[in-house]
Formats: sequence, C-alpha cells, structure tokens
Amino acid sequence: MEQVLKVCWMYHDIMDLYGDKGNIMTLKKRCLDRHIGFDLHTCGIGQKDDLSNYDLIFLGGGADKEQISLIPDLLQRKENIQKAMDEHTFILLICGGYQLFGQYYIAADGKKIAGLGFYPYYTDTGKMGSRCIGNIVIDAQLDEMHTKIIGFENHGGQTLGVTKPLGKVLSGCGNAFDAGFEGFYDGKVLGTYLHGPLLPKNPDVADFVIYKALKKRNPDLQLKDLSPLTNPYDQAAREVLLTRMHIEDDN
Ligand SMILES: NC(=O)CC[C@H](N)C(=O)O
Repeated sequence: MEQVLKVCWMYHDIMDLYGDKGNIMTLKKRCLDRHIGFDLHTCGIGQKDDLSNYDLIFLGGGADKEQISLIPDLLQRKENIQKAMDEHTFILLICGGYQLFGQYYIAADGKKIAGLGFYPYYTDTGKMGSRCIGNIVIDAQLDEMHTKIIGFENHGGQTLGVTKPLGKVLSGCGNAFDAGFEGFYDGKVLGTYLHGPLLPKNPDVADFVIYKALKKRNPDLQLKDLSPLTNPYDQAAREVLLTRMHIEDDN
C-alpha cells in the first residue's frame, strides 16, 4: 500500500455518541477497499501528541459532562490544532465536537464552557428542556460537490452566528430550532450535528473527507481520482430514510 491516511480520533473514549464510531469504521473500509492504508491513532485527555502530523482529525459528540471534562485538555491544544489547520490537516467534528470549535457552549445547567474560539459561532441551550431530536436531511455544498446529507440529530445546544453553514435544512432542525441551516464548512473544517452515524449513510461525504485529508500530502489530488466504490447497502439505507421523509434522492 503506497498511500496511507493518518487519522487521529480525539477523545475516542468519551466523545462517541449515537454511533459516531461508525464514521471511523466507514473511513477505514472505504480506504482499505481502495488499497489506501488506514493508520488510526487515538488521543485522550493528557496524552501527548502532535496533531499536525495527521491528515485527518476526528472529534465526535458527547454529553455535557464529557464536554466539560475534556475542555482544559482541549484548550491546551489550541496552538497545535491551529498548526494542524494551517498545515492542511482536515477536521471532522460531530455535534459536541463542533460546538467546542466555536466561542462557547452554555450547557443545559447554565454552565458556560469556553470553546477553542476558532470561529465566531456560539452555542446556547435555548428553550429549557427541549432538544432538537430526530432524523434530518440537508442540502449541502462541499466545494464542487452538491449533495443531500442524511443523519440523526440530538442536541440541546442551539448554535448561532454560523457564517458558513454546511447546508440548508430540508427536514429536521439543524443548528438551532428555527435556524434553517445546518453545520459549518469552510474548506478546512466540517462541523455538523449529524450523528447516526454520518458517514455510512453518506458515502459521498465519506469519500469527500478521505479526499480532503489525503490532499494534505497530495495537493494535486482531485475527488474524481478516488476509484468509485459501490455498496448496495449504502443506497438502501439512504432510500429508506429519504422515502420516509418524502425527499427525493438525487445523489
Ligand atoms: N449529541 C451531542 O453531541 C450533544 C452535545 C451537547 N451536549 C448538546 O446537548 O447540545
């Protein structure tokens, strides 16, 4: 295997809600099926590592308690994460992880958790006791790739001030109850509330993530250079959900 994708799954032991681990499994399968090596590392609280060595950093979702517990460790890594971003490490963030790249997160008990502050967005827990829960479909633009992304959301946090949303909500809540938009994407970081997990149901997004990450060490790589893979189960999973939500799949 000549090409290898170097991945760091941050806080793997505490940030893994609603099947987030499935994202790692999907990336691994889709790399190995293409004879691309998959070099997976984990980085927990207190573990020393240079995150800029990786092609991809993944951080999943978590309950408020877990988010609070990792914050001192995460904030200490701010400079190193900035270095990773500057050196084109691609970053995939789900839900709680996505919230922590913004200014702050006000948890359900009112406690304010400082975020890394890379982006102007911030997250407040809106209507007390109510959460955005259920299946969700968004219409997204990822560089040149236009797609419908499906998933499951479960968050109390209401994220506001998102300057570059990932997509327009077709069904579900998204960044907040009436936001109309979901997630964040600026070419370097993809943050989304979509659990479920995200990537098995959206193989085109999985390939997009692989492509963006491989680009760190292969700047000329194009999305179309990844050999096509077909798996009837991916498509069947999409169809079931989209049919239930009365949305046409144009992928
Ligand atoms: N699913 C999650 O990652 C939850 C994030 C956060 N604890 C919230 O409820 O908004």
